[in-house]
Amino acid sequence: MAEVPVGKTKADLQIFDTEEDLSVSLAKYTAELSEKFTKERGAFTVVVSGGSLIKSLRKLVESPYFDSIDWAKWHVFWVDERVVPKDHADSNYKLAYDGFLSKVPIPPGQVYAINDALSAEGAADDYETCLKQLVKTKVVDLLPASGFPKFDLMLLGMGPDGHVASLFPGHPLLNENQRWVTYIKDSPKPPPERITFTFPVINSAAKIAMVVVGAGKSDVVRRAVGSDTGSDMLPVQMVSPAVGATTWFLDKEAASKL
Ligand SMILES: O=C(O)[C@H](O)[C@@H](O)[C@H](O)[C@H](O)COP(=O)(O)O
Repeated sequence: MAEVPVGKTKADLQIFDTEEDLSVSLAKYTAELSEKFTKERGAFTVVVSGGSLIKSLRKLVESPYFDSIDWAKWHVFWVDERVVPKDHADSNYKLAYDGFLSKVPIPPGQVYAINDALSAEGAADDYETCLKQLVKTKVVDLLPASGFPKFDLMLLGMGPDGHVASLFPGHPLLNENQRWVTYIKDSPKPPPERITFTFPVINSAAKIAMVVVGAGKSDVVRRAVGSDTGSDMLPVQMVSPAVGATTWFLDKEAASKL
C-alpha cells in the first residue's frame, strides 16, 4: 500500500487488478473497522454514498463477514440522497436497501433514511436535526475541534467530474461551513434535487474510503492523487480529513493514469 499526498493530508492508495479483488479487500477493511469501533464505542456509524459503491459492498454479505460482523451495532447514514420517494428507482436508500441492507440484520431503526415526504430544504433540516440528536445520545461521535459529527467510516464514490456526495465542481455548496446537511436543487447529475453532507462533516470523519472503479475516472484520479494539481480544486481534492485517514480503493483502470 502506497502513501501519497492528497490535499493537506496523506492517503493510502490501494490498487487492485479487478473490481472483484477490490470488493474483497473493501469488505475486509470495513469488517476490521466494524470490530474496532464496536469495541471502542459500542457502535459503528457508517455513511454510504449512492452509485456503484453499493455493488462493491457485496462481499460483506458473504462468509466470513456476514457471520463475524456484529450487525446490531451498525448505524447507517447517507452522505447524499436524492429527494424522491424511497421506492423510486433514483433513491439511494432503495439502491442500498436492495443491494446490501436487506441482506444483513441491521436493526431497521438504525438505518437513517431521509424523510421523503419533505421538500429538499425540509429533508436537509430534518436529517441534520436527527444527526444532532444522535450526537447528543453519543451514537454518533463529535469532533470537539470542529464541532461537527465524527462518523466512524464514510464509504464514498466519486463521479467522473470529480464530485463527491452531491458536492459538484464550481458549486457554491463547496464552501458551506456552518450546516451539517444541506440541499441542492440544481444538481448537474440528475435528479436535480438532493440533500448532502457538507465538507466540514465529511472531513471530520475518522476513516474515509474513496472507492473508484473504471477507466472513465482515471483522469480525475490522476488529478486527485497524482501530481497533476490542475487549476481549480475539484470536490474530491477537498476530501481531507482533519484527524482521520483516507484510503483509496482503485481498480487498475481507474489507476491507469497514475
Ligand atoms: O447520489 C449520488 O449520485 C451519489 O452518491 C454520488 O455522489 C456517487 O457516489 C458518485 O456519483 C459516483 O457514482 P458512480 O460510482 O456510480 O460513478
